[in-house]
Amino acid sequence: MIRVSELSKQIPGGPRVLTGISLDIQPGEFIAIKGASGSGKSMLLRCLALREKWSGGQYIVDDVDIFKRGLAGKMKIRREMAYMEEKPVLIPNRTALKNVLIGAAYQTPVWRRVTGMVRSDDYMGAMDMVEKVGLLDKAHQKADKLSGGEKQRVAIARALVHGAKTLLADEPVSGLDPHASEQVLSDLKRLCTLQGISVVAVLHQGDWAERFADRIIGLNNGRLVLDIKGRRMTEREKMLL
Ligand SMILES: Nc1ncnc2c1ncn2[C@@H]1O[C@H](COP(=O)(O)OP(=O)(O)OP(=O)(O)O)[C@@H](O)[C@H]1O
Repeated sequence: MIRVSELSKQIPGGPRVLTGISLDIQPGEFIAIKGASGSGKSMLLRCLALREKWSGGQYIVDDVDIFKRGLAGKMKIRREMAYMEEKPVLIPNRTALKNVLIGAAYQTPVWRRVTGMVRSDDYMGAMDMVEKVGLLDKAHQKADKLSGGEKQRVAIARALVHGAKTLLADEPVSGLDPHASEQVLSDLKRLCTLQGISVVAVLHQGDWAERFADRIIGLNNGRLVLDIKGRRMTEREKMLL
């Protein structure tokens, strides 16, 4: 389980963009983050991924106090939390499978990367992830020939291939049509249900959060103002954001 207590983020010489965020994330939970533009959604994900330095707060992952463990704490987050930026970039002239294998590359010795030789375990792991996002039939298709939704699903597989337990996804369906959005979110939901992966995703547009998330949290001006079960939001709740 992940426990965040009183997370705050102050931009050096600038504004305070997150204030007193406390949040638990359970295994297999799909949490959607909603909030107006500039409310701190991306910053929250980046702080959870330790891509931004925290100004204050406590971060406990599986009973490990991350900031008390120094480098070992950071390595744990790197291993266990996959971060997917908005509009992830794939290598266009490489296959879907090769793009997923790149996600495993940091665990691969340099000589293997240089010679292009792939360990069979890495290959099998990447194939497995491609299957989990429903793209087995597209594994050998070049990335530039994939649809927007398929590219996004390759990016999810790439983010998770090294065994992360949590996926932090910044607007994973931005720019996708409704059909592709539905496929991507169904994949994410399946990963939660069947693999026990936790997903924390910014889904601030439309009713995707209400349809797919187990839980919806809302930010307003860097503060957590809403934390409800995934369901249709009331007008009063929407007004809080
Ligand atoms: N490096 C920075 N320097 C100064 N301000 C920053 C920096 N990064 C983020 N901010 C500010 O922090 C606030 C939160 O930004 P963030 O990107 O998290 O918002 P958001 O909710 O994801 O918005 P959007 O929906 O538009 O993507 C914004 O006011 C933004 O201008």
